[in-house]
Amino acid sequence: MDPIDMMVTDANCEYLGLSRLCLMEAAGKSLGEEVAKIAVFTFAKPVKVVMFTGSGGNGGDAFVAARYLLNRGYDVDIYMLKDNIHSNEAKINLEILLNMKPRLSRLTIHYLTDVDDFKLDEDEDFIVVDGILGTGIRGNLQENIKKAIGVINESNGIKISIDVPSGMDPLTGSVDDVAVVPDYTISFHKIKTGVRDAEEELVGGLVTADIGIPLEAEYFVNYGDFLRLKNRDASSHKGNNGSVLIVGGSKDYHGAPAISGKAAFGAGVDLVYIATPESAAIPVKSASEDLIVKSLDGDYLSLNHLDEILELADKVDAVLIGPGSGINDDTSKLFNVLVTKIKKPIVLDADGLKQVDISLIKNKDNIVLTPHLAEFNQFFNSKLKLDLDSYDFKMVDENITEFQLITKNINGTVIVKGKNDLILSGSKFRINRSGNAGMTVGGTGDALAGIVVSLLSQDLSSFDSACLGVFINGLAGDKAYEINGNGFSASDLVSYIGNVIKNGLC
Ligand SMILES: NC(=O)C1=CN([C@@H]2O[C@H](COP(=O)(O)OP(=O)(O)OC[C@H]3O[C@@H](n4cnc5c(N)ncnc54)[C@H](O)[C@@H]3O)[C@@H](O)[C@H]2O)[C@@H](O)CC1
Ligand SMILES: [K+]
Repeated sequence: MDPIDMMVTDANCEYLGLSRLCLMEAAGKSLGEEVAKIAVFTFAKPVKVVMFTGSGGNGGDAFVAARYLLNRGYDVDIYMLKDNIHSNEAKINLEILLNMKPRLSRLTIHYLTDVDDFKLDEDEDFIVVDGILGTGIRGNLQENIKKAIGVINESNGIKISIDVPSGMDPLTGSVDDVAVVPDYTISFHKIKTGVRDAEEELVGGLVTADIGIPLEAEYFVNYGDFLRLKNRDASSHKGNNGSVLIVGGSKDYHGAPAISGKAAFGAGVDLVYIATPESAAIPVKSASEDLIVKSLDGDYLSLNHLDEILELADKVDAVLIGPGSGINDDTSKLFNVLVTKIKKPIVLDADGLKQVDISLIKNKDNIVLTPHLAEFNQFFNSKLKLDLDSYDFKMVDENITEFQLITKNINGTVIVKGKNDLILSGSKFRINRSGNAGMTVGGTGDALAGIVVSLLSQDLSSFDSACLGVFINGLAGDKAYEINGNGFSASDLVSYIGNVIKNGLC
């Protein structure tokens, strides 16, 4: 599992009511059990356990495991490399150990903020637990931590790394400087990709410990998914945070591309270009002075506009095709060429979807389709029903499998919009539960397409953009409902997008 997916899942547990503190308790308990198993297997008796801890959750797991090991009759010596603990749950678990005074358990706690001249007492059999750094490692290792890693590696004890060997990149398995070389690595919930991909001698024997994270925490999109948004570089300039092109609008519809454009701004993009026929251009311009509108000859989009559109597509990071274009042969010809010529990430929405031949996008993996159920069935020539509102796991499972069987025929991502939205890509799927019945109002689909293309332009993958996009759209709809009841419009929803993202990031 990618470290970012793990962090998102951990955070999403909280929104099911499963706190980080509970997760750390489960992780520490499993760790204690695994350490005890290894001790019995290796030494046939309890031995001293020496723990090195850092300032994050990785150290917190060690603090919890200490309690379980003490209860099993082990001596535990903890060496804290940092006295300023950043993880709240680790702080709580350290406090528990510090509150054990007068101490009846065979526990010692040392602050080791200077590792120079430090030597482990190696007179007896012992186990060293590495709880210095896990999935939260960032940047270069601090000197003290490097030295501690050296002490661990030189020791004669059996070495056990918690979650990830400290110093190793949890995503790639690469080691830039130094890392603990353990005899065992004990990962929680799922093995991290870096640990999985690293050479065996760098990670030792692998154990995956279950910590009670339910499937739903992994598969429901929730506030933890905001962790996928990149921190904006304070010195970035115009265009660094994404630019998009929206190809849509017609004599009959000018609101749709404008709503998509404004939604894209709400979701953080820097620049929005709209390529639209001249009969829609003036109303689109007057909908917002922030949109850069390219007026194209005529009342409808057609192949005559191909070169101008491709030139614009070259300038941007992602392209949305479809909103408000209407359906006619000329527009259809244009769209079928655009989806093959444009190599940037694409969102294909509404009228776009209705006019593009599935065979042309089959092998494209950086495309997001945003159909509601009727559009889905038309596009894929199927007759499915989306039925995810049930406690009957068999029904839900069968329903998802039916959709997967069909969407696996293409490489892109598909959002099936419904009461609970289903997002599918290859064998992956997620479910979004935000949103409300007020969102049946016209234009909320255009808002969704605008949010998704905005996220694509900010370097999120197609699948992540689709999942987070549909969640944000639902949250903005929920905010609009909170203020206006069912009397909100898509423009009202769009006006709350920035706000729900800001609050979601807190
Ligand atoms: N709900 C959760 O988040 C859970 C987390 N768990 C554990 O928590 C770990 C992740 O916790 P955190 O996100 O707190 O991260 P870590 O415990 O990996 O460490 C991050 C801490 O180390 C510091 N740090 C980062 N890079 C450093 C460097 N190069 N040199 C020196 N110090 C550095 C940071 O300031 C931060 O305080 C997992 O690997 C796992 O062991 C488990 O308790 C299971 C549940
Ligand atoms: K570790």
